[in-house]
Amino acid sequence: MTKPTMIAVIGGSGLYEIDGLQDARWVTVDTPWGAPSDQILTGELDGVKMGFLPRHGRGHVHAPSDVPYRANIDALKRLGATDVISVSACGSFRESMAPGDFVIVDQFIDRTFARHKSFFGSGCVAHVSLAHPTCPRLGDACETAARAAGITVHRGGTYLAMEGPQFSTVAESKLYREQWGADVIGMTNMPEAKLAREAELCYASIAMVTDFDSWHPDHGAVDITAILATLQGNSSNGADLVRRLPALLGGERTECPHGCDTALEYAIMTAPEKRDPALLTKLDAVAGRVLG
Ligand SMILES: CSC[C@H]1O[C@H](OP(=O)(O)O)[C@H](O)[C@@H]1O
Ligand SMILES: Nc1ncnc2[nH]cnc12
Repeated sequence: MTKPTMIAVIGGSGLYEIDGLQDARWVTVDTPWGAPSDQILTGELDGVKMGFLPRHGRGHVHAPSDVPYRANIDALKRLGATDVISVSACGSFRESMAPGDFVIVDQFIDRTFARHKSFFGSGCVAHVSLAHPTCPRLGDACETAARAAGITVHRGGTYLAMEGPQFSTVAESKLYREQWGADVIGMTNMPEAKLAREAELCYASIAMVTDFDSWHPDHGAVDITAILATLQGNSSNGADLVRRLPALLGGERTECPHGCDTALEYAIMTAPEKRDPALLTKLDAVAGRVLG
């Protein structure tokens, strides 16, 4: 059985809009989890439905800790999104992953601590698998699109999500790089990836390197002015990559072969008669498929 593809792009620092959508309009989406970061730009590209949500809002108003992650994922699901492409700025822990390079992240270490990380909780407890938090099918499309756009791209990498908003100390940066094996660092992909999995959305993360974080002996401290300079070129490459995705993913999709869109199949633990009706109401978009 097939269903229409809808590609949702979450734009990070430096990427607040995408051009070229047909029938483009900004729509307001209300969710039981509050308001998303901004309105969502909807339209079509190469005959495929698209949505674009600036993670920090137009004008960059939400700090990483205050991004309404649950509302964002709920709103995209509510609009009919099937595939989420996260685009983010990041620091690099690897000499080989230089500013301007893109990394298609496939693993995360979640060091965030001041955010809501689940749609579920007391009254409807669920445990989804997160062993493989990103969708390889979407990763393939992102890699192909990046290569076609002439971007230096690395397939696979571990993204350390920190709380921020300050950048890391040298000691933290060395710990993450040398002891924990992280490749890149940012402040936003968690809990976004966890929530996308709970909402049964395929999720891919394109991390655009802006700096070498603070471990690098030749680059000193992370400097926001240098980041902003790299960000501009990265964002136009990111938009170029995104514009190539509809042609690669197509307008119709079958069930994800990696199980992203059936993640909740056996995940809900709470007995039907013990479930909290108020929470079930809030879960209508995210878990409607399994809750009925
Ligand atoms: C631009 S400096 C730090 C800022 O950039 C990243 O944002 P995003 O992940 O939304 O692209 C990083 O996570 C910080 O929020
Ligand atoms: N070095 C860094 N640490 C955390 N987030 C970032 N975003 C861009 N560069 C970063």
